[in-house]
Amino acid sequence: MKTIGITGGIGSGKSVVSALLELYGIPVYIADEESKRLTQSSPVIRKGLIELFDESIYTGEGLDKRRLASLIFGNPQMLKAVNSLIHPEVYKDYLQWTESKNTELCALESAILFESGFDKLADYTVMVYAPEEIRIQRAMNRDNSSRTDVTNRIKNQLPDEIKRDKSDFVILNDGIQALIPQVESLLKQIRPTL
Ligand SMILES: CC(C)(COP(=O)(O)OP(=O)(O)OC[C@H]1O[C@@H](n2cnc3c(N)ncnc32)[C@H](O)[C@@H]1O)[C@@H](O)C(=O)NCCC(=O)NCCS
Ligand SMILES: Nc1ncnc2c1ncn2[C@@H]1O[C@H](COP(=O)(O)OP(=O)(O)OP(=O)(O)O)[C@@H](O)[C@H]1O
Repeated sequence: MKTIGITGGIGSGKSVVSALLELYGIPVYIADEESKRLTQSSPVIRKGLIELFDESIYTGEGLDKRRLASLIFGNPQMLKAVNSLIHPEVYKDYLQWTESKNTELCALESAILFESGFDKLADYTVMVYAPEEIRIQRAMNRDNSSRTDVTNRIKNQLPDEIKRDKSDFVILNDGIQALIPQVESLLKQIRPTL
């Protein structure tokens, strides 16, 4: 099975590209979503987060995501500790997921594909790119968050130029260029029989 790694900074439009890939029959593992599920279900993550912070990091409704975000995105050491706890569990979960899929081609979406080392699981890497100001506006609107919340996350992600250099393909999602032809072109290059 071949894997497409999809990355791009916050608000670039990875989820939109992933939804298109799904429409072409390509299963996509969305690391953000699965890591959220694992923060609820994995005893290893729960224990680790409680040790790093305290019991109140979990409330009756599950992980206090807003609080965790406020504790890690301005504190590189704490972010590193949380990443080191969560990413190995996501990695294991991803391997199980691929085993359950009987497909020639799948995709792995992560904003921090290169930062986390998950790019090593990918045969092809694709960056979804949009100019930073557009990304900030999209993320603020989508999450009802402040500019500072969004830029604090951007500061903890690889700069766009580096992501672009590391990626095999770039999809431009600036709201002007149409996405479907770009996704089709990508798939034609990866899967010429499409
Ligand atoms: C801190 C948490 C609870 C905040 O949850 P929230 O619902 O606000 O954000 P969500 O998970 O949907 O992420 C939104 C975006 O934030 C950015 N982001 C999230 N985690 C990280 C990270 N570790 N490093 C840099 N950017 C990140 C990404 O662009 C992501 O798409 C959550 O982001 C988290 O648990 N992050 C650590 C785990 C992780 O690295 N997840 C990313 C993929 S494995
Ligand atoms: N071309 C576009 N035109 C208008 N809105 C868009 C476009 N692409 C994405 N959006 C919107 O911008 C927001 C961010 O897009 P999306 O959630 O796909 O980003 P993402 O890269 O997955 O972000 P994150 O890293 O935060 O998960 C969403 O609300 C989405 O609907």
